[in-house]
Amino acid sequence: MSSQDPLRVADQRIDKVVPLVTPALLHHELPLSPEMAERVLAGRRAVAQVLDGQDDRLLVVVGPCSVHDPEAALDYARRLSEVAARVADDLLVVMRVYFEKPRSTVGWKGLINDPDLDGSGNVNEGLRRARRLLLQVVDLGLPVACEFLDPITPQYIADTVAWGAIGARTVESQVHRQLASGLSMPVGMKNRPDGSVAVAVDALRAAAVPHVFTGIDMSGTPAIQHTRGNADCHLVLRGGATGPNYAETDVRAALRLLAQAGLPERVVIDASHGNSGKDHERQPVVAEAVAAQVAGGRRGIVGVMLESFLAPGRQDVVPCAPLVYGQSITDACMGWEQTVAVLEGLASAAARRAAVLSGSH
Ligand SMILES: O=C[C@H](O)[C@H](O)COP(=O)(O)O
Ligand SMILES: C=C(OP(=O)(O)O)C(=O)O
Repeated sequence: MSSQDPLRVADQRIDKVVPLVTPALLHHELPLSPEMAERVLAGRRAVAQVLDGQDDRLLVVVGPCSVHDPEAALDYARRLSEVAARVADDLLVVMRVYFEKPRSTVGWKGLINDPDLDGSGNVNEGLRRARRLLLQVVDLGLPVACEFLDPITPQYIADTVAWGAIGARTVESQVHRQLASGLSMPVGMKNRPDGSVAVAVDALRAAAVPHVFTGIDMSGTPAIQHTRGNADCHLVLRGGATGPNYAETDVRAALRLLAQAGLPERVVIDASHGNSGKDHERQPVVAEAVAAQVAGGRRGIVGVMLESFLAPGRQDVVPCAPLVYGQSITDACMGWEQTVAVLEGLASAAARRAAVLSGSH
């Protein structure tokens, strides 16, 4: 039946259907070696220990807002792995390797959705490029962070991920809460864009318990997933329409909400997004304010998120015009030199807190 057929009732607004590679095929083409699997598991364990306070380091989720050029992202990962090793006594550094971008209205939706940056939507190639880069980053010894947006994407890449995010725009979605309840890694859940922390706390409660939902299995076959619940979900304060929420009073209020809900009192603070007003020059200011709280002994701050790339700022994609190497095409990021300085500041703050809490200062 053609799309012009007057009796056609289905797919009236679908232009084209393209077969999708199966998760099993992609894993076969780009396998996670046993050594890499060990690293991913060790990364997840390390994150969970920081969240639980068994490890007194500070988790730092740092990297580009989005990956659009895997070569530049790998270049960044090589540099970050050196700094991460240098500050490893005080910081657990996890690299943001984000391939899925939730948009407020419309815009580029990330490398998986549109790897050629031209709206052609070559998802098969996007998944391939994403998985290849993830394996390379894991191979460098860096734990990886991803936001999960599309509910079937995790089957293709989640085996490489040590820290997952549910973003501000999807934190109220049942689909994403169910997904988080079955993900194998700790998952940070952001406050809503309007600033609501209570909705994120609801998300943590929802994701902590078992769910049944529909998805696909590794062969790509529709499957009913029965989850166990994810006890490693935690709150990420990212600010919002009502302003930033990284100040001591905001942190105290968030910890109180968590305690009232019977959840562990721990937060990660995002120095970007609503906390920086998307101004990358503000991120170091936010990070410094958070570092001061950490250095003062605030236990509940378990981590910090930073948006950072090789070149500072952001750029628009202009058809046929070259892109600046290592500069974000989504949110503005701190440049590399600035990032190193911020990481060093956070490392000193974490060391100071460890000394304060052990009574050896
Ligand atoms: O982190 C990236 C962006 O903040 C997020 O994808 C929303 O961007 P937008 O408001 O420009 O669509
Ligand atoms: C989209 C992101 O953040 P938020 O959900 O806080 O806007 C992000 O961290 O890339």
